[in-house]
Amino acid sequence: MSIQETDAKVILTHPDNQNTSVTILKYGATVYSWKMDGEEQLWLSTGALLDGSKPVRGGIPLVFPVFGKDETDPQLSKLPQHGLARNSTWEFLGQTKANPPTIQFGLNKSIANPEMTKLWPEEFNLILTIELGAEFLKTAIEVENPSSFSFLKFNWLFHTYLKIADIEDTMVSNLAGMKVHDKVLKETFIDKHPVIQFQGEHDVVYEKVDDDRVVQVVRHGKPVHTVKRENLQDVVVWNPWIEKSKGMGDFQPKSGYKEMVCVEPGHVSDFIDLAPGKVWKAAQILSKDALKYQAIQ
Ligand SMILES: O=P(O)(O)OC[C@H]1O[C@H](O)[C@H](O)[C@@H](O)[C@@H]1O
Repeated sequence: MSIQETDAKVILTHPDNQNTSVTILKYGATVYSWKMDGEEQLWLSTGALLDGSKPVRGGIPLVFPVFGKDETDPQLSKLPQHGLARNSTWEFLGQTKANPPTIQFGLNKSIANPEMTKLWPEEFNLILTIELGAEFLKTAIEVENPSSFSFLKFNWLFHTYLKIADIEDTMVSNLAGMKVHDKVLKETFIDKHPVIQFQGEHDVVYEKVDDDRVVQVVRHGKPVHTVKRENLQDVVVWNPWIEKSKGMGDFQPKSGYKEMVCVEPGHVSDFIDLAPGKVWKAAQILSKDALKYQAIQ
């Protein structure tokens, strides 16, 4: 059987390689482990709670309908940081394809966390599709606006925690020349650094990055992770470093910041305004595809 389902989670195993698998917690439809030929690709805090009492610290939490803490929209600003998708238990919809094995999860207002739908009363239908390739993991989202009269205003983001060996000799490439919003400096500017290196807390939104710019996490000249995007215009790169990690109770061990970097494809620098009856689609594809040199502006 390539699918194992329990009350809390679903494990999908690749039919051609028992050591390639993905594990998804129904709470948040959070991918919290992805092993490629036995090697874990995602970072998960050893203090992460997997009992549905809080969002998972690690893996791929889903951010919807708002990224961060909104302070402008009268409805969205009532929601907690990063919205309600990561704090709601999704429905497992089953398998849609045998090879590469593909499964789906769904969330809508009637089953989402009631504490949150009280705060943000919009109707929505989400379908998350997870496709486990022999050498990639694709997570795709469809957001449907079921209303016949009102627009649905939202952000989407895959908050992907990538596992790395050592942040100090890891670089993130192909984001040079982008307009950025630096959440630590609270400034917006053009980032001219040819690559991103880490010497402290890094919390930057790279805005309106063409989908054909493939973001890569590189160590010693080799691609450790390759992140492709479909219809996701922004990329957030985050490492909390020492002080910020100390302030997060579920971030363990405290030295864990050395072994993770978040590369988060999303649509967060402005809101999507989805017309009644319409569907918006986007995806991220994680792999270790060969290094691809791209023009630097
Ligand atoms: O602690 P959380 O709510 O999970 O947020 C974790 C992080 O998410 C994103 O990367 C944001 O850019 C950061 O500002 C935030 O600290």
